[in-house]
Amino acid sequence: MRLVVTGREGQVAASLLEAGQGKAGMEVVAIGRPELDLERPETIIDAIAAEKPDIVVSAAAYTAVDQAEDEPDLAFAINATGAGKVAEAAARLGAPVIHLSTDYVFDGSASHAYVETDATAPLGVYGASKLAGELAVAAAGPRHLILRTAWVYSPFGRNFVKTMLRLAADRDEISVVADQWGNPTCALDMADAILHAATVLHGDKNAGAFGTYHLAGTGETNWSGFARHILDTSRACGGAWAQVRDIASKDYPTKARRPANSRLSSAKFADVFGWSAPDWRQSTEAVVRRLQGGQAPAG
Ligand SMILES: NC(=O)C1=CN([C@@H]2O[C@H](COP(=O)(O)OP(=O)(O)OC[C@H]3O[C@@H](n4cnc5c(N)ncnc54)[C@H](O)[C@@H]3O)[C@@H](O)[C@H]2O)C=CC1
Repeated sequence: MRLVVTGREGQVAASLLEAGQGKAGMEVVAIGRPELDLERPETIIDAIAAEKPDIVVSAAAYTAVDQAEDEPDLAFAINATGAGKVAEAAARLGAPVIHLSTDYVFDGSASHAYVETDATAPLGVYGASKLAGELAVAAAGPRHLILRTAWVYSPFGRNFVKTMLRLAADRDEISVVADQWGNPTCALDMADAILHAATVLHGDKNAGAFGTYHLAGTGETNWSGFARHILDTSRACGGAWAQVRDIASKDYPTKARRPANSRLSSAKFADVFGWSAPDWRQSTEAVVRRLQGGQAPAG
């Protein structure tokens, strides 16, 4: 099976490239700018068709959550129009599309872990643009999987784990918000889940598995709990450590508001695809160890 993923250096794309290596019967190819530029819809159909995908993974996105508040047109062009065009390209080729979306489609006011049927209500431009992207992907054809994930980290690109390790190298204490809850999700685990789902979809002649799913790490924490686990692991393997001080979101103002509750229930994905992520602590430890061991590419 030939899986074509958008967004060459993105965390999920880089993880898919790695996960696909050496997997029998699986070939993963990544495409990105300039051949495929989601800001330029005219590039999308040809760039995807040229790669002859059996399945398309739509992972490229405008992910600068705060900057999106100042660039709503660009965020919507990439995350809504561009995403819809990627799904249209896949549909024209008869290939299913697996599109990545976000917990930020919710406002975080629920007291439970969000399920797929919960009402969406994005708090900011990024979430609104990703929600519009979901609608555009669904409108492009029925053979889609929309995977909402959250709090993604990996050895690649920019993410919270790398930020904490970098800050701990220079500081004794780091202030981290303790009133936003979620499920840290390792992109390498996401990649494993996506390859698994792709195999099911590729072989599945009935449309039963298509639709919207939540897919995040197992277990929950808040950002300061996540930070502590990263830094304690770092210290245990001889790396930098800093004290984590709990603060409230109101003491760490950001341009875009974040949901207080970002928890996603991944039960539907586990039921339908028979796959669930490892506990977030275990995957975090693996990534921190890998980063400390210097095996990861610079990001
Ligand atoms: N990082 C996170 O915490 C979360 C990410 N997601 C979603 O998961 C998906 C993957 O996220 P990450 O891998 O972390 O993102 P990332 O920010 O690491 O990578 C995004 C990729 O999109 C590419 N890109 C941006 N604009 C483009 C354009 N105009 N044309 C072509 N490519 C373009 C970038 O070059 C980059 O390779 C995205 O759809 C994101 O919205 C959802 C929830 C949380």
